[in-house]
Amino acid sequence: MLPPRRNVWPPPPPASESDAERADRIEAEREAKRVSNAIDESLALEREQRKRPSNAKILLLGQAESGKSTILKNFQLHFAPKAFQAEAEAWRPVIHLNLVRSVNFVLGLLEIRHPSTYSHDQQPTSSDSPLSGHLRRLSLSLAPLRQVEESLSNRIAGSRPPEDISEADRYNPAKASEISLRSGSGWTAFLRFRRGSTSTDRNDKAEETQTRRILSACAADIMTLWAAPEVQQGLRDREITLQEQSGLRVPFLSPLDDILRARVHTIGPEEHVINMESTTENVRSWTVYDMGGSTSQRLAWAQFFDSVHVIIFLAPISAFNETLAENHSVNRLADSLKLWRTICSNKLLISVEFILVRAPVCLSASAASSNRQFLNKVDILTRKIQSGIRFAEHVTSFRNKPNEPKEVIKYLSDAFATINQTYSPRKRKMHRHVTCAIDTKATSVVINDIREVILLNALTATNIL
Ligand SMILES: Nc1nc2c(ncn2[C@@H]2O[C@H](COP(=O)(O)OP(=O)(O)OP(=O)(O)O)[C@@H](O)[C@H]2O)c(=O)[nH]1
Ligand SMILES: [Mg+2]
Repeated sequence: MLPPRRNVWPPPPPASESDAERADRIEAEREAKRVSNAIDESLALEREQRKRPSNAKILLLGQAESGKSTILKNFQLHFAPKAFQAEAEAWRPVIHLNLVRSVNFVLGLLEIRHPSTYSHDQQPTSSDSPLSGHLRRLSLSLAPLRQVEESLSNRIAGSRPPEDISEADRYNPAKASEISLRSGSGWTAFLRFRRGSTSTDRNDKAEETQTRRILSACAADIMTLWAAPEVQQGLRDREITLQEQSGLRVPFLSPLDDILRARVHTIGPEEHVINMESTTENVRSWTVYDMGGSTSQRLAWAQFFDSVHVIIFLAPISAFNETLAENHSVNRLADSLKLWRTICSNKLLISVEFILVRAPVCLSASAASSNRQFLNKVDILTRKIQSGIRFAEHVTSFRNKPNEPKEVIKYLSDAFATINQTYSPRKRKMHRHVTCAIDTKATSVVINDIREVILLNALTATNIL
């Protein structure tokens, strides 16, 4: 009887193997081993990746103009720079629109301050001196920009007007903070889609060339208008800091700066998936929900509360002397504090916390407990205080503390922390960052700091930890 056949790998060499056959066999065995090791490694990697969450969900909250969409741009630039650059071109019409709206706003301001210059029926009064010949000439030469604004608005927003406000209101200095373009969600995709259609593409290109031609012809005049003492004074009188508004600044910055400052008022919740371009990132993608922050938009927030890993709340601390665009009787800082209180005490967030808290980690990494707060627009706050605006005049409880940015930031930081302590249904850690969202370098330090917390929350929520 033959002994049972044993399967041995590699099989023993045949007895009559020549030297050349032996060399071939050893080489084949080496190659087979290399392939087998590669398969093992890739299986191990796959197992490891399966352990990691594929996605982290982040919710951006805060009042309108607090900087939510700007923080989102920072995330995109940081984690998906190639995709961000590919999108850059779609921002151009918005950048142009923000710029011309700002110029038109300044022209409107001059018109209101010097009515007798613009109306023959009006006699100059003691408070209304006629405009200097120099500024009158500038006003005339920049007049075509109103037409440019209209055509850009139509191009981006289609036939519907960008904002449902009257012409008079749009150029009313009281409305300065509303220099923005309202858009539906996914407007950059809409622009790309329009670019895909040949006839629209041709028209858009022709209009864009025309806009660029007009803007470059007006560039010197715009700069002169900006620098004019009457304009600077007019803005100062209304406590409008030039750099505060998306277009109200020395124009023609670098393309990245322009994109970060470009203003599109977010309407409704927008979902943005950021696929990490670096293979070393622990989470493969972030889904960021960028919410509209104006009062009427906030009703839509709650539906996202139970599925997010991290909430980032933005409070524009520079807005202490401003009122809401949608309600001029409400101070923006008071609104931000009230909103923060609502978030801290929200019942839906309690249930989120309850669900996520089951994860067995001592760092209770639930959505609610990982509230991150960005005290944003610190650059504007600093400029305002340094220009002599007294914080205590707007926030009386600040009393006679020194009117210095550092003191104001500390005061506000404490105020937000106290609300968290007082109104959160259970004790929760709050991470605070003082940011300037248009400073990508500084913001990337904050992003590096928060990415680990975001990973931890995503891991915990998926029960991996
Ligand atoms: N100077 C300065 N400007 C900022 C800062 N953060 C945001 N901005 C500008 O403020 C304007 C409003 O910012 P957005 O990010 O559009 O505000 P939002 O919170 O998304 O506003 P809504 O979509 O209306 O809710 C933009 O023009 C930004 O460029 C900041 O820290 N400093
Ligand atoms: Mg927004």
